[in-house]
Amino acid sequence: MASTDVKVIGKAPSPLVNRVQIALNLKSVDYEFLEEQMGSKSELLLKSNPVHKKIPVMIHGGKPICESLIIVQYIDEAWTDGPSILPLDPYARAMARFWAAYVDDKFYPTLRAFAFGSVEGEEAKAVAREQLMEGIMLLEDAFAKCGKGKDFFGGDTIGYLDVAIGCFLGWMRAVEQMSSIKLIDETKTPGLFGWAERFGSNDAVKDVIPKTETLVELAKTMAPRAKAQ
Ligand SMILES: N[C@@H](CCC(=O)N[C@@H](CS)C(=O)NCC(=O)O)C(=O)O
Repeated sequence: MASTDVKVIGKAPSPLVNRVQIALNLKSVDYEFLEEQMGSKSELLLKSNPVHKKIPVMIHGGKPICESLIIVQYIDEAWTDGPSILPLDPYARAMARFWAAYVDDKFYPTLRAFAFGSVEGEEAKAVAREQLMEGIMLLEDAFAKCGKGKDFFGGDTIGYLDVAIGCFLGWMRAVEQMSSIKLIDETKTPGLFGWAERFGSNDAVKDVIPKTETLVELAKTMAPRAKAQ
């Protein structure tokens, strides 16, 4: 049963909303999902996130928390009885935060632009494709360094960086399907390839990440709007 104490304002196809849902699932915290409508913002969203007016917002005990990575850190600190999401070692924590910031600042904007067709012209597309591949190769390297040969970036279990990067898996697959790019590949990125399989099939994740076909359809409807912005 959904807890009335925890609410998540979001939209099911949003990877940043999925990030929060995965973190709550990892901690086995029930929540109520308050679905925002396409093309409009609810009063509750505007009141809860007056600065950015963006999803996700998590409301815990009536208090709103904004920004997906901050919400994940809050979840880790508020429910200490579940498995730890952030690494305990300070250096590993710093590295996990560094890569999560990289993904949000650099990787996601390019992936998003690609998915919504706002990269126009062959030259711009080639540059964006190169940026995406560079990002993926950096993440392959980060997986080797952070995961140290284990199953996840977080080691034996899913951690902060797994959640931060893994929430984009559905959109990465959608971009692969819509273009000629192969982002995660058994030969070029063997670490990420195995990781993606393990992460995507985890109980905390598998029902959260939207189906690739759903995202491809959504991308087609969003593309004209993205171009108009
Ligand atoms: N840095 C924010 C970004 C949130 C964000 O960009 N949310 C998107 C959905 S994925 C949104 O609300 N877009 C609607 C808008 O920009 O008005 C986070 O990590 O939570």
